[in-house]
Amino acid sequence: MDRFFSLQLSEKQKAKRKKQKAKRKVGESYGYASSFVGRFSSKLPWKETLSFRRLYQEYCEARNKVSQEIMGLLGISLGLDQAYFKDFFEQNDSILRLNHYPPCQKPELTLGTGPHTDPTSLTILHQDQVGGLQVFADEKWHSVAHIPGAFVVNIGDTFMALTNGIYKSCLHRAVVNTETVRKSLAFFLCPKLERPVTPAAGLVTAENPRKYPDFTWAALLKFTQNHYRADMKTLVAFSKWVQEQESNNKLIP
Ligand SMILES: C=C1C[C@]23C[C@H]1CC[C@H]2[C@]1(C)CCC[C@@](C)(C(=O)O)[C@H]1[C@@H]3C(=O)O
Ligand SMILES: O=C(O)CCC(=O)C(=O)O
Ligand SMILES: [Fe+2]
Repeated sequence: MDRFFSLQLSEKQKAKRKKQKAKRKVGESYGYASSFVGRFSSKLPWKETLSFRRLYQEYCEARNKVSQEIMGLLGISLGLDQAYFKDFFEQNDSILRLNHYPPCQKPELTLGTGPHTDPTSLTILHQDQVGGLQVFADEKWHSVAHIPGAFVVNIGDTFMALTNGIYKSCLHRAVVNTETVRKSLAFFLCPKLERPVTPAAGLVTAENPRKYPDFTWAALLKFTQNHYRADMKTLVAFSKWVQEQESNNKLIP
C-alpha cells in the first residue's frame, strides 16, 4: 500500500485493469482516485483512494464471509429467516477500497472524508493505529478508537432501504492530522448490480409504511459516481431522483 501511494501520479493513474492501462474514468467506482484530479470540484476530501472489484480475492472472500454471518444475524434480529439476507448477498458486487490520507499542514481546514453515510449495504473497516474516524451520535462527533485486531462495522444506505428504514445508515467522517499518514481499508458489501433492492415484505406495515422506491445498486452507484457526491442525505436525494425519472417516463408514451 505504501509503495503504491508513493508512486508518481502518472503511475498511480494506471491502476485500473490488468490489460487496459487507462486511468479511472468519471462514473467508474474502482481504480485510483485523488481529490486533486477528480470528478467533483467542491468539498474535496484530503485523501487518495484505490478501489478494487475483483482483485485481492482472498482478502475479499474473508471479509465477504464475515459480512454474510453478520447479515444472518441482522435478519434474525428483524424476525426474518437467517437465510434471508445471506441469500440476498450470496452473489454480490462488493468493493474493496484503500484510503490513504497524507498529513496536512492545516487539518482544521479540511477533512479526510467529509460527513457521509455509505451508499453501500454493510461496511467492514480496518483502520490503522493513527485514528481519525468519527461517528455522529447524540448531536456530536465521537472519535472511534483504534482497537488492535478489531474492525469497525457500519450499516449503509442500501441496507437501510432493504429494511424499510428500520436499520439506519450511520453518519461518519474522517479527520486528518499534521504529523502522520493515515491508512484505512474498507470492504463495502453491495448487492449484485442489477438485483432489485426492495424491502422484505414483513418489514412494510401500517405502522412502518414503504419509505423508499425500488432501485438497483447499479442505479445508486451511478448516481453517486456521476452527479452526486455521497453525503448525509444520499438516499433521500436519490429516491427523489428515481421518482422524477419514473414520472418523466410516464409522460413519454
Ligand atoms: C460506492 C462508493 C462511493 C464512495 C466509495 C464507495 C462507498 C462510500 C462512498 C464515499 C467514500 C462516501 C464519501 C464521499 C466519497 C466521494 C469519497 O470521499 O470517496 C464516496 C465514494 C465515492 O463516491 O467514490
Ligand atoms: O478512513 C476512514 O476511517 C473512513 C473512510 C470512509 O468512511 C469510507 O471510505 O467510506
Ligand atoms: Fe464511509
